[in-house]
Amino acid sequence: MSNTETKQKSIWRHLGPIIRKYWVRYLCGILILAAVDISQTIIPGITATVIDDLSSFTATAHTLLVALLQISALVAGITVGRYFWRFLIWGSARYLEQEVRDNLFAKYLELSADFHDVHKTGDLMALVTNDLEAVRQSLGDGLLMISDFFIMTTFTLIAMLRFNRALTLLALIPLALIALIVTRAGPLVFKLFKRVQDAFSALTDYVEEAMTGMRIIKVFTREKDAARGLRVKAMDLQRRDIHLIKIWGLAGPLIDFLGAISVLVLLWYGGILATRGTFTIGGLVAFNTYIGMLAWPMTALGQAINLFQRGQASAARINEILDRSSTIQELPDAVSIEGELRGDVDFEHVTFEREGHKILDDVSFHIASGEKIGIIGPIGSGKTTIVSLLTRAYDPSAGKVLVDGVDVRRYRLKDLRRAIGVVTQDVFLFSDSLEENINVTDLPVGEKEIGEATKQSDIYNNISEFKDEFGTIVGERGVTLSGGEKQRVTIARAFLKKPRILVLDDALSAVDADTEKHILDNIAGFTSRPTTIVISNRISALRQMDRVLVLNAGRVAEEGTHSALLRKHDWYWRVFRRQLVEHKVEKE
Ligand SMILES: Nc1ncnc2c1ncn2[C@@H]1O[C@H](COP(=O)(O)OP(=O)(O)OP(=O)(O)O)[C@@H](O)[C@H]1O
Repeated sequence: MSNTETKQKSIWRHLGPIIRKYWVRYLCGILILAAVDISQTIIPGITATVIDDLSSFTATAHTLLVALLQISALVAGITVGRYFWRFLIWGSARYLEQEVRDNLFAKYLELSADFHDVHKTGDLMALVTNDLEAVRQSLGDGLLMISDFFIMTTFTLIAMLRFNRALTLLALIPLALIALIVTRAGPLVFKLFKRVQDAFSALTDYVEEAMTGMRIIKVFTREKDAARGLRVKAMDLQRRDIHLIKIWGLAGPLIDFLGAISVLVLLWYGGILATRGTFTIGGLVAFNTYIGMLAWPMTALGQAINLFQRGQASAARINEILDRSSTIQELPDAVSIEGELRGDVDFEHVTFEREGHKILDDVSFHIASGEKIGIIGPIGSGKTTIVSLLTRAYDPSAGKVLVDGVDVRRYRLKDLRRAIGVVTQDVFLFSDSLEENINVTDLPVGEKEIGEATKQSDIYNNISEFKDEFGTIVGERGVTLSGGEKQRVTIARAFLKKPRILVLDDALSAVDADTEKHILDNIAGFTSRPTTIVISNRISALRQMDRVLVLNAGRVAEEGTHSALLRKHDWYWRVFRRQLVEHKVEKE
């Protein structure tokens, strides 16, 4: 979707339906807010009458008691009302925030690999945190302030006009100037505030990266550089913060000054009127209170405009993501995989292009059900891309990928991915127990199956040695596993799925040759005999396969059994010879 198209669409397209769900709560909140504001404007009127009655000696115990009861009832009503409008307006904004967050996260889960390839994690995190907070504030505090501005200003002005028109207009001039300053300074403050936030994000990104790479920093003795880098970011943040404080620091006292001018105008002109007997002392006191009450809506207007601008910018960013749809789509008449697949895999003239570069170029091969295939090739030759196309992380630019003779695009995505077990190159464990890390399937599996899968992946004994066994927490909050242990945990995760097609993508690189052999023997012994694809650059693993494909620059360069490939005296043979020499040197 083009940017212009996105801009033309309403900013409310995703928020609108959610806001509509809470409109009754919002409306009740605003009505209560109006009642509170009106009650507040009544109190100075009552106080004025009491003061005037007292100064003219017409007050009685009865009139004082009535005034006291009236004020008490209003104050009690205001207190209860304030609780409810806060609950209703802020509460609705929280519900709304939660729903948008759920939708955004669901979108992240739905969008395909090409989306995640180009979007930085930090940016996606900012959307569900900072941007969402800005939207919530605009629909909570922003809405509240704008309602308060209109309601409070209208009713306070009505009350003031009832006392004295000329004095109201005079006192309003400085207050109108406050509104002008705040609305003018608002966008500047917003811009400066955003600059501060950007610098803050850069600083936190820096700290996060330094913490993640702490071992590298220490090993390469880069501590001084790391500290200097932090100082640069921190100084930038400080400079921007000071700039903001200078502007905001000027606006605050200026607003107070103009508020004070209003009071001076009141004392001067109100005083003249009072000496002439056309204005009462009570009126002067009430007016003073009204001026104080008006200062807040004037500043609230500026803040509300700020919040709405921020909210709008953030909503636009959120909408841009919510508008997207995954490039990997399931066909409306997608085929369910009933029962088990056989596990035949075919690549028919598959080409995969990215930015004009052919990552796979007219690749064709067949893997029979239950066959064990090895894939080897230089770095970047397209090995992992084969797995990505098989699991539909991406679709090919040309050609077909077939499983059991059916184009993978025809299967229901969930069914296809359930049938294929992949152990990826990048080992990833959640900060959770070992059991939760292994059992990530939605299938009903019990202790017995988990035990079996961990034995087959040669990690069972290690886990048994931990105090909490399968309940041991891994990651930041728990034990640190070695590279080989982590790999075997992820292998157990794939075994537990009992997949018909099993892919180990460089998944044995951190285990020793004996363990590697043991795991591969275990797979060969599976009663279900899955079709197995082992991507590795270690000949020791590949020689146990039925056949090996050699990829080079996105093409199948060689294909055959281990011994047939050695006889060809080509690239595979050279790698074999080199690894043999390395092995001998290691032994010596
Ligand atoms: N989605 C993508 N967008 C752009 N380039 C990509 C994408 N996927 C892979 N590539 C590029 O295609 C090439 C092949 O990548 P692939 O991961 O398949 O190689 P590989 O043979 O598995 O490499 P390695 O041995 O390092 O794991 C690389 O140069 C990679 O940068």
